[in-house]
Amino acid sequence: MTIEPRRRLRTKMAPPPSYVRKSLFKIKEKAADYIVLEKALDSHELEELHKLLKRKRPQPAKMKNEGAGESDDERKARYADRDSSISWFKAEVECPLVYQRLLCLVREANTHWPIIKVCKTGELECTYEEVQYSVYGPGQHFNAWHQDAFVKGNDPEDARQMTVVLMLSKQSEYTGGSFQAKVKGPSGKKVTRAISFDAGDALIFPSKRLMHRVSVVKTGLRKTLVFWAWENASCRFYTDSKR
Ligand SMILES: O=C(O)CCC(=O)C(=O)O
Ligand SMILES: [Fe+2]
Repeated sequence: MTIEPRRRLRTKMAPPPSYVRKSLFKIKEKAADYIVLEKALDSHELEELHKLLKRKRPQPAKMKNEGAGESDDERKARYADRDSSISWFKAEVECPLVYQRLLCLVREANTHWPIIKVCKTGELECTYEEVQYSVYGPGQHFNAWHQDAFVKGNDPEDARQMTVVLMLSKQSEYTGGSFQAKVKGPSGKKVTRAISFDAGDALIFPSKRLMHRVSVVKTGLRKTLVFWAWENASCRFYTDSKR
């Protein structure tokens, strides 16, 4: 009689990918003040998102805090140099998968720039703005050089700490519409750099650091989701005791 050799039992489960891989996303480009993560959404997830966004009716973007008495006038003036259509939506409710992905992206970015406080559970101590869906058609732009938040700003959105721009359009779907940022050049002086990112890629940066703009779209449609993590403690609007 032959005795069957005992099958070796696998005693250890393979750890889930998040523990194996140092980063959940592949870094496409990294600079001092921004990072591009490749394929934050895959093509199937993008398709699902496009289906949802088709039902949105983006409206002309308004200046920040239009009409609010104490907001930064200088910045309001600069923001006027913007011509795009936007709509805001609650991704948490309408598209939970994308929402979770956005939170992961913020967490990942916070390992590169530890700006937002991390609590004992590993969660970030921040809140999140609704997601801005932006559409730029031919002739449209966000030409104003701007920062999304200011360290000494007076407006509620100066609580923004991390910006995630998720590209929804393929590079072949539009011309122009280049995302440009001011970065330190070899001589130490600031120079303009065009950052290219394709559909599904995410460009992330500390909101109070990176000066950026979007040049005029020449042909086609350029669509993005923009998402901000807020930390009220980082903003005078919330911390100023006189309010
Ligand atoms: O659409 C983009 O690529 C960026 C838009 C932007 O800078 C903003 O909404 O603050
Ligand atoms: Fe911006």
